[in-house]
Amino acid sequence: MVSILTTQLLTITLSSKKPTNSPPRHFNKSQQLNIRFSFSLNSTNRNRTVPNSRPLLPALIHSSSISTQQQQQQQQQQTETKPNPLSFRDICQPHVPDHILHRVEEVGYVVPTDVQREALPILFDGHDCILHAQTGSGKTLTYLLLILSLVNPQRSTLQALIVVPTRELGMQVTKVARMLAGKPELEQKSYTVMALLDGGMLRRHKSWLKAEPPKIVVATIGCLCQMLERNVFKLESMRVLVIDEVDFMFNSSKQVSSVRKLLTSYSSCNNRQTVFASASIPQHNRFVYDCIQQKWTKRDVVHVHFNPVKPMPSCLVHKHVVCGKERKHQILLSLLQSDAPESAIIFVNEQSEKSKKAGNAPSTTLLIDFLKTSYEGSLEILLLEEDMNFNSRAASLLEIREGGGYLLVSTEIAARGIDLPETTHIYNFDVPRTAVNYIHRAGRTGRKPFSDDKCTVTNVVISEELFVLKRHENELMFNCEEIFL
Ligand SMILES: Nc1ncnc2c1ncn2[C@@H]1O[C@H](COP(=O)(O)OP(=O)(O)OP(=O)(O)O)[C@@H](O)[C@H]1O
Repeated sequence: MVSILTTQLLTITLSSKKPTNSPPRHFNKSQQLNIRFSFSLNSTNRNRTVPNSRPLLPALIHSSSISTQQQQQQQQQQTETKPNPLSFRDICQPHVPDHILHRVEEVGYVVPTDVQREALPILFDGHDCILHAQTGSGKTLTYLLLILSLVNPQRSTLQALIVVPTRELGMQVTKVARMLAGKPELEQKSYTVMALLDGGMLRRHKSWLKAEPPKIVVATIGCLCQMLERNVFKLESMRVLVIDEVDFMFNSSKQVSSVRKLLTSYSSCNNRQTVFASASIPQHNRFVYDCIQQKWTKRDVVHVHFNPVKPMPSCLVHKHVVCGKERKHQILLSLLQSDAPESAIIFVNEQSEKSKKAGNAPSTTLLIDFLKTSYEGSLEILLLEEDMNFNSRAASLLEIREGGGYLLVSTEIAARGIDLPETTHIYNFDVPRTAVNYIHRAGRTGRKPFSDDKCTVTNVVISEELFVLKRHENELMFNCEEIFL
């Protein structure tokens, strides 16, 4: 019963920006919700907004009792006496083995991002965590370092599982995990990482799993459930479960019931740690509450929430062009000519069922055909969409990653988690249907954490849909400048 729970709910709301004079409405609202949750969930600690087992980053916890002026003064003092930034080594020792830290540095990760700096100590402390931070803020490395701190390569059992929504994201996470794990020294056992993804060869994976279980598995939920149903591996020995792009998984009618089932099974494991990650968690207070109620996380789960007021990176510049439907292709072409992107992703909305039934060609096909005949620049034109077979999807991504500039035409499939840091421009050929989609599409650019470069998101809008863009602007609190061609 809710009234007898002594749950400790900790929400850390962090902003990398100095607070403004009048805190935005959204932020206050989120604070109020946190207070209400503490009241209803914590009968013994009624007056504590941020009940916690030990004081975590006290200056950064936004408490309702600190005035904005005080916050500004505190922040100014911190800036004035700011020591050298902490390195990964400072934060990760002694949790992460030395050879992994060496690898992290070799790959080029020296200074942690904000989310890494704040979340890693919490994770190393054994807390379950909801990593809720902007796109490109380094959530992947955060949870991978936790995993590499906990997995014991000497034990021949599955110890960590990362669940992702798409094959493409799974391949990317697997690559980073393998890169960090490195090759084992002679005589040493390795941190084997298996990708168990849609479109893979399940039979081969099954034999591998039986012969020598990998320590870390990156999986899409469909494949994972098949393996669990066939008892090919068990969850008992697991130390960490990560659900990446968690809001997407919970919002997907195809995936949600399997994810819930997995979380429920995992909740009975001893010695477990759970991490949820995403740049967007709508109704996050409700989500945290559900996690605790359903026992998907422990009671002292920490919601690390970065930049709640500014859900998109500040290096993004947003623009829009209003035009008639029949001029959209031509407008896009003019934009490509004037912007001369190094590489770009052009997002197109998925074809509606009605349009499919009417036998219309998908917008992606029409756009690709148009670009192939009209675009005279040097960028390679590529397509990535759900309806393609897995081999063609892999081929597109491979071509992108092999270097050279690209113009990738894609539906929502490329919007989640895909990390292509060389993308300088995003074009929304169709306005995203939801604000959440806007966040993730826009977040495919501006993915170099310590770079000052500005990246552009341009929306091609027909006048009837301008209100949708305005709605996203209000909800996400950004300014989208109108340009005229
Ligand atoms: N500490 C760091 N120093 C330099 N680069 C980093 C660091 N951490 C992450 N990166 C790089 O930043 C980029 C974005 O990281 P990552 O993919 O983890 O972001 P994310 O928060 O998971 O984004 P999304 O929400 O879009 O999935 C990657 O190219 C990654 O290699």
